[in-house]
Amino acid sequence: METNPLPLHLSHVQKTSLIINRTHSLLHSTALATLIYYRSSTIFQTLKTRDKPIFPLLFLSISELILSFIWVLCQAYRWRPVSRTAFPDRLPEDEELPAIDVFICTTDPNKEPTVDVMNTVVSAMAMDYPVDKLCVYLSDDGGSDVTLNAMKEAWRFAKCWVPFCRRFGVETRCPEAYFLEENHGKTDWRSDFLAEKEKVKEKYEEFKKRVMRIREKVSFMINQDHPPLVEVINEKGMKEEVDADKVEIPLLVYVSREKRPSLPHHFKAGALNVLLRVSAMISNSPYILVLDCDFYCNDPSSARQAMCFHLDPKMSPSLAFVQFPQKFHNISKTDIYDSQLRSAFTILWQGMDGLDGPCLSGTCVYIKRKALYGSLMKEDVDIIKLKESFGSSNDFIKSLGRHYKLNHGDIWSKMLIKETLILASCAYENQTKWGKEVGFLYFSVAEDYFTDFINLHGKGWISVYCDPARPGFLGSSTTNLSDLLVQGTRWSSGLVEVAISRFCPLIYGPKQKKKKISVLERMCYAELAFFPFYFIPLWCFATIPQLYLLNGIPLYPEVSSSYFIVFSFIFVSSQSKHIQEIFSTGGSIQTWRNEQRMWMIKSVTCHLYGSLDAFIKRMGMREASFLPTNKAVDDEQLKRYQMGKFDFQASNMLIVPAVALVILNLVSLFGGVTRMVVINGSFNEMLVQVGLSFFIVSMSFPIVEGTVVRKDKGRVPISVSILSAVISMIYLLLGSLIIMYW
Ligand SMILES: O=c1ccn([C@@H]2O[C@H](COP(=O)(O)OP(=O)(O)O[C@H]3O[C@H](CO)[C@@H](O)[C@H](O)[C@H]3O)[C@@H](O)[C@H]2O)c(=O)[nH]1
Ligand SMILES: [Mn+2]
Repeated sequence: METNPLPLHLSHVQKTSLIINRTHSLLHSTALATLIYYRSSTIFQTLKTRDKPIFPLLFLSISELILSFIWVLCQAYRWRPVSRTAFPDRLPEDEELPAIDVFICTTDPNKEPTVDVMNTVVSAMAMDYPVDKLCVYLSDDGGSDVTLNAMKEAWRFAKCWVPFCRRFGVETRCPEAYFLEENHGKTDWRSDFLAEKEKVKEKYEEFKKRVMRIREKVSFMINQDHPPLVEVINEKGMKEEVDADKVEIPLLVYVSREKRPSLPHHFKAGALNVLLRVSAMISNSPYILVLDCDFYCNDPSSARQAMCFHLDPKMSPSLAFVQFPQKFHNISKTDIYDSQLRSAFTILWQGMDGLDGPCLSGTCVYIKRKALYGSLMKEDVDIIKLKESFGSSNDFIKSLGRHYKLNHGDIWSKMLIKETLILASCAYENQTKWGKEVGFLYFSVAEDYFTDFINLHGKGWISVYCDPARPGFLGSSTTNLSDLLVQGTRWSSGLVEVAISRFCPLIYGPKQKKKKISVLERMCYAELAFFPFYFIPLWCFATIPQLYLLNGIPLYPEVSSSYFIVFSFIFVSSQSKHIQEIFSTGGSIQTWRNEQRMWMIKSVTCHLYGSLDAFIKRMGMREASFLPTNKAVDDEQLKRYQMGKFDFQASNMLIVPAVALVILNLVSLFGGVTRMVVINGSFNEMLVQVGLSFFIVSMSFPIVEGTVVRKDKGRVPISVSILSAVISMIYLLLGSLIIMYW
């Protein structure tokens, strides 16, 4: 037989970026080395002569070292950025495509609106893939009747939605998004299409109404104390007969694992592991698409695109997953909070793709089932060993076999459902390796990152980043400061947990030499784990130079010194690199300002709290928690976000540090400048400190405006302003006293 000469996919190294990046690395690292030399020599000199305050110098030097350290790690992303193209047209016939299980996780109907979750479910069922090779599972960690009942409605609606999409080649297969679109990109306005569309639209409205009614009638309390429930959704038990009986749609399964308040349930990772086991009994597909409940399928061909990589005979044996970027449908033009996570999903993931592949991002990813099962899968292992790893279910162990064939008649059998209930129970994982070596790992709340680093890349698997022009999936991002900072705190906590453990990417290594991760790839994981530590330099830079500015004491070289040039160069060079990256990925100066600002705000709040949380957990003083991100929109807050106005309605803990630092910088800027003008005119020595405060204040304009000018509900509350002012005044007063009398 002749083999297909055309490749399923192509990759190319981004040459221009590569040259710019490496040149910049060289120049910038030389400047950093000079800076470190300058700092260490001044410190030694100061220790001898004692003519300058030593403590602030030490703090600043440590901060500069931390920034330089993270910068060095970042260079790994810049080493060899790659872009890829897939050619789904070249895939084999449908009969030869492998099956895919879609795992969707939801947990709280209050924070995750049911209609949206069902839209995700329906969009996955409507993907452009053979119907009998798709199976959609929804894990409901809320154990709520609302979700189960709404799923039955979704299934019924899918019976008309899926055939409609397939017949007319609809591109947007998330119904809510489709009916919101003005023009459906179709030139074909045949009357049968229009008539059908009207009909489907009516059904969709009816479906939404029913779901809303369910939400009103059925209690949507989250139930954290209940037995497991697995239900294959079908006609049986439905009140009305579905007219289109014979329409084939993908299988839809509801899974609510057992929950007991006294037992740990390991959040999303726990839910995914249950899905892995339950699905093994029902469809056991070799590939799995993992989706958060708010990420709908935007391009129905994403599965075929992913298969271009998974079915490439050269790549396939070592390929664990194909990651799509997280993109969002609710980003406003101004995107004041950098909700689109631009740098991660353009620069970082493409950079890793040129090494051993991008980091698992929790959602929008096609994973090979076998890769998640761990290393035992490769050899012929005896049954006792298998049971030690995977638990006692004989049926599950059978499903691991290479030649295992599911009997589709089984799907409805009582025996099988009984087995899935055992697999979804709390006790099943006791004394097994689930969560430790098998499946998604429980050690960190950043389960995606950790599972990937330890179990996938850590075991020699590679991954691929697929970022086509039409986004494969669209999610809803946080659009208010409070949600954003709460989410950021969880991420930081999960990542720092890894950084300070024995799994720290800089030291952790699997025993087998062959499977070592490359140094550059390891640096990328380390950068992710360590970046919350930005909180240390940012806190220092926002407090120490200011205190000394107010007291007229210089901490940086004077303008006439050649080291002044080094400091200025480092600042200008890092900012221009950032701007260059933003421009090359389609951003504007506004994007730069937003990202800088959010980096500063996040570093002094959620990165600090996340890191503290990780340390406290490490000392065993707190248990892990996972506060799901709110996806329900508050209309007023949304309006402010769309207008580009900051919303400061958040807990004091999250807002006060940022406001206090801005006040502190304002005061020392005015105080310092006045002092320079009136008293000693030491402009030459103080320029860096003045510049730093000025930069912070001007970047924080929305905070100043929110404190002083604004009157609307989203302003900084008066109590927060007063509290922040008091805190910053106490700091400046006490600090100045110590400087004067020590
Ligand atoms: O106990 C839980 C908690 C969460 N979830 C689900 O997990 C998903 C992600 O949770 P979300 O609240 O949306 O967190 P985010 O911070 O927005 O999620 C990002 O960060 C997580 C790691 O912290 C990753 O797992 C996600 O894929 C990634 O999108 C959602 O579908 C939840 O329903 C559960 O199933 N059970
Ligand atoms: Mn989310």
